[in-house]
Parts: sequence; structure tokens; C-alpha cells
Amino acid sequence: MASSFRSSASLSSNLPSSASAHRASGEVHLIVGPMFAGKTTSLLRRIKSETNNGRSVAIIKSSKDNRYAIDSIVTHDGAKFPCLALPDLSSFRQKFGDDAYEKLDVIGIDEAQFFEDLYDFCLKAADHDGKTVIVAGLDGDYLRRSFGSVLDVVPLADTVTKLTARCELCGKRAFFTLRKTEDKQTELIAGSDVYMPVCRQHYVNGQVVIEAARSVIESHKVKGEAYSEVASAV
Ligand SMILES: Nc1ncnc2c1ncn2[C@@H]1O[C@H](COP(=O)(O)OP(=O)(O)O)[C@@H](O)[C@H]1O
Ligand SMILES: Cc1cn([C@H]2C[C@H](O)[C@@H](COP(=O)(O)O)O2)c(=O)[nH]c1=O
Repeated sequence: MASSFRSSASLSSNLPSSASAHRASGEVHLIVGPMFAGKTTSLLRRIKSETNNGRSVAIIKSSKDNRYAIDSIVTHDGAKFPCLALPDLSSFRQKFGDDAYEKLDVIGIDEAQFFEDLYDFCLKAADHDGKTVIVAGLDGDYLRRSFGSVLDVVPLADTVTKLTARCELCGKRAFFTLRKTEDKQTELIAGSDVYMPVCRQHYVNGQVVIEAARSVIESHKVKGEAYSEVASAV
């Protein structure tokens, strides 16, 4: 008994005496899933519930996402909430103001896959500044590769929630996002004109169909070029 008292006393004397050591402990909650899974809806629901509990909140989204509105996050079914659109998270504190930042309890981040400094921001906001950070973003891109820094946040997170959508082709649970166009760049801001949520079977079949269509188009191009070369030689 005496020894445990001594050890806890020496432990507390080793704690840093800075202001951050006395702050309420922060939290990190991560919401991932394919497009149309309800990530933004879930983020909004949690933010509204924090507001109802009297906590002060702010939402940040990537300024790359200009689909529905610039200064609001908007779900695919039209629900809206004002937010700050930023190119990176490190500019948030300065844009929001130091005093306002100090008073903030909860920070929501939408379209997290587009923020390169996501890990550092979450670490500082939760561990040092005592904020609750709720992060929503795509875990994977259209090729099912890890997208941006979203998965790097898993080891920092108190909770991780993977949501699913409905496969647009069969109605089963959809874990993946299929890109319907031939564009190859990782980042391509768009909605249901370009992307659809799919189950595993339709993701694999869809990739096969898209690859087949691509090779048909390529072979037509090659034939067309050969034809125009022959035509110009004649
Ligand atoms: N294939 C789809 N195309 C357009 N809207 C869809 C589709 N599937 C679901 N939705 C709608 O999108 C809503 C989810 O939107 P949102 O929360 O913005 O999703 P996420 O942020 O995960 O992309 C669903 O509740 C549903 O009403
Ligand atoms: C799969 C995938 C998506 N994107 C883009 C498309 C949208 O603008 C956002 C995702 O929005 P949501 O709120 O999750 O519906 O990300 C991309 O750039 N690259 C991709 O591979």
C-alpha cells in the first residue's frame, strides 16, 4: 500500500506542469467508408448532438470539394451545415482566431482524404489542446488504395466506424466506390455522375467491364490512326 502511494506520488511529480496537462482530455473519432455511405450525414448528426449538449463546435472541409457549396458541408441528400473550407488543416487556428480556437470543444473534419496534415492536426488538437476531433473521409480511392492520410489516423483514434452504402447494381451492402469514367488521376471531385457505390462482386465485375471498354476504345484509336496514316499516304 505504502509503496503504491509512493509510486503514484512520484508519478504525479513527473507530470508536466504546462496548461495542456490540466486540460480535459481530447478524443479522436474516425468515420470511413465508400462514397454515399452516409459519412457526412453521420458527422453532422454527431456535431448537432454535441451542440445540443452545449459544446462549441466548428467544421472544416477541404477547399478542393466545391461540389455543392463552398462554405457549407452538404450531404448527397441535401442536408447542410456551415463550415470553413481550407486547403490544409495547419491554417485552421490562424483563420479561426486564437481566442475562438481556445473556446472550441469539438472540431469536425469532412473530406479528410484531401488533407495531407491530418495526422499532425489530430494529434495536436486531441492530445495537446483537449479537443474532440471527428474525422470523416474515404478510406480507399476508386482503385481501393489507401486514400491520403485517413488510415494513418487509426492508431490515434478512440473509435473507428466503417459505414457501408447500398450497391447500386444489386442492393447488397457496398464497401467500395467504382469510378465509371476512364479518368486515371487519384483526385477527381465529382458525385453520382462519375462514381457509384458497389459490393465486392460488382466492383470486380465493374473493373473488368471498364478495362474491356478501355481496350476496345484504345484499339479503335490505333485502327483510326493506322487508317488516317494510310489515307494520307494514298
Ligand atoms: N448512389 C447514390 N447516388 C446519390 N445519392 C445516394 C446514393 N446512394 C445513397 N445516396 C444518398 O446519400 C446519402 C448519404 O450522403 P452522405 O452523408 O453525403 O454520404 P457520404 O458522405 O458517405 O458520401 C444517403 O442517405 C442517400 O440518401
Ligand atoms: C473514390 C474517389 C473519390 N474522390 C472524390 C469524389 C468526391 O468529390 C469525394 C468523396 O466525397 P464523398 O463525400 O465521400 O461522397 O472524393 C476522388 O477524388 N478520388 C477517388 O478515387
